[in-house]
Amino acid sequence: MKKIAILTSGGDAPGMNAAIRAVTRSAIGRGLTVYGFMRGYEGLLDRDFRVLSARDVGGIIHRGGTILQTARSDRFMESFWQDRAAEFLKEEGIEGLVVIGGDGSFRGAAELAKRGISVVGVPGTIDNDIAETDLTIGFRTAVETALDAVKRLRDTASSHDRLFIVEVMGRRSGFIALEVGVASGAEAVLVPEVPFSLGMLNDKLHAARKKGKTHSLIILAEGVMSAQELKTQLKDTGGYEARVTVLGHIQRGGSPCSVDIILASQMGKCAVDALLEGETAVMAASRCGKVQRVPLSWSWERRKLLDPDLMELVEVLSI
Ligand SMILES: Nc1ncnc2c1ncn2[C@@H]1O[C@H](COP(=O)(O)OP(=O)(O)O)[C@@H](O)[C@H]1O
Ligand SMILES: O=P(O)(O)OC[C@H]1O[C@](O)(COP(=O)(O)O)[C@@H](O)[C@@H]1O
Ligand SMILES: [Mg+2]
Repeated sequence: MKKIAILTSGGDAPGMNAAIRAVTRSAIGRGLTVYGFMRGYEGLLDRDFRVLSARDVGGIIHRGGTILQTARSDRFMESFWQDRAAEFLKEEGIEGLVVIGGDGSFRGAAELAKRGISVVGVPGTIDNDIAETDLTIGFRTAVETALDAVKRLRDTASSHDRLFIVEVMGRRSGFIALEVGVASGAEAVLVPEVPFSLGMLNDKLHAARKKGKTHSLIILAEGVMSAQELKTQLKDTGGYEARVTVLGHIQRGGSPCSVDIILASQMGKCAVDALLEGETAVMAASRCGKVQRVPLSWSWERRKLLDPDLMELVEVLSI
């Protein structure tokens, strides 16, 4: 193998740049030429790339976002365009591709693997919703960013005896909500994985008031409903006057924390090692503190579950 390519796809995540740096430098160090494609699969289809040198990836280890930019590509969902992408890579003599992204991006990568390109996935998404890896790049930073905001909200909530609803990201998964909820001492954490009960939430808030709690905090994952909708439901059923904060894309930005930088560096090198050892359709995964390779298909065939002990902790400690 002489040439490999790299792209970032799906939602950006802090630490993607550190992963780009790690892939590029470990590949150049092993004598490979590295092609960086812009805007995920869109750039691959538009043939928008640059050859990356070791210096091109200097000064980015601590920067959020992705220097290669990212996108969601509707075209790449079609087999016609997947064929075109694989043909182009072959024409250029690019035999290996590292895809940094989430489960959707990995499904796309698997299509290229079927067409004879060696692919390796590096899990990068703030959602942490990829099975068989304990962590995805960006999750730890996103939790810290959200927690920082929630700590500020707690100050003002306690000063005014208020109920606050904080909406965090997570359309299909509640990993951010759960960790932020535990770390901020929230009264309730609402996640897409657990059916929502307005009655139970009302009972809980009511019991908290009776026990002398003057302010309460609800951490809501966006996949359950919008914070505005929950505010309306709580007003209509319990008479609560909640204040609402939607953290939104703030959670995706900012400098990666040390855990994400180190994870990204390890996973980037792991991906290059895998390609050079002739592997394909594998993913770099963090398991019990060690980065190793697992089948790429596990990322969509298996489902990562929330830690029930953490869920219980919210209940036990929010009395
Ligand atoms: N089943 C699929 N087949 C081919 N490509 C896919 C598939 N699912 C997603 N992709 C590609 O990956 C891109 C990113 O996927 P998405 O689910 O939005 O983000 P993520 O990778 O973070 O989960 C999509 O815009 C599309 O181009
Ligand atoms: O920026 P967009 O396109 O609105 O997407 C928002 C979604 O992206 C995420 O931040 C990350 O999701 P992916 O990693 O699957 O792209 C989700 O938490 C959020 O629901
Ligand atoms: Mg996804």
